[in-house]
Amino acid sequence: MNPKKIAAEEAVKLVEDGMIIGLGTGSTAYWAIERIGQRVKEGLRIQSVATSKRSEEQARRLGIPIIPLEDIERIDLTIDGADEADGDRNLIKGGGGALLREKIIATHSKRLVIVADESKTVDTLGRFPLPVEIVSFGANLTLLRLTALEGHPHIRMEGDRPYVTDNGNWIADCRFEAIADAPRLERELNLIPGVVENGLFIGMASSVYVGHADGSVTVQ
Ligand SMILES: O=C(CO)[C@H](O)[C@H](O)COP(=O)(O)O
Repeated sequence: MNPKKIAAEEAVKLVEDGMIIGLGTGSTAYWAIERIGQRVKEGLRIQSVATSKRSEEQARRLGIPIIPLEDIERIDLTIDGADEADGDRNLIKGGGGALLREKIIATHSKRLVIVADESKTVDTLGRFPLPVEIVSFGANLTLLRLTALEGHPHIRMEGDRPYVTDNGNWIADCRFEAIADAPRLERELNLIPGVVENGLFIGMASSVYVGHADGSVTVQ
């Protein structure tokens, strides 16, 4: 049993005819998209928006209708993964580099359902390096501000070059270790010129589906 797959497949039971679905990014959201694709082949009628080019390509390959964001006014349900989820369903996201599009889609979704294996559940957010999307212009100065917040930032690399997001930006992975006041940190980060968005998703998730090695799924 793959805990990511069973959590994702359980969450996809929430998808109904006529919905506009936000498609997440990552190895757990992958299974949700696969299952949605199967259901579309069986006759499910939905439309979708994707949080990354990778997920959009997967959806197109499976025949899931994708619509441009400009053409929609609502998203009914988004199913996405997370890097950490605490007991209040606050999250760290962006390990896969898609945090900006994920946050935009999540903000406009009536429901954000997170799918994860149990390794993602934590008491306090922060052990997973917090991804912060920054513009490349003046990145060294932006890193100084992140350092002043004790973020110990490192530019994410792909080989010998900075990793570039779908939006053409860079990611600074920050080690805060334990984030005592996540709402405050989220605000402080986004006040830094050069920071586009950060991977703290506070008060956004409606539920977290956690898959376990024994094949069970619990919902928080
Ligand atoms: O936020 C994300 C991508 O930006 C992912 O949802 C997060 O990294 C979890 O990924 P995975 O399901 O592969 O563990």
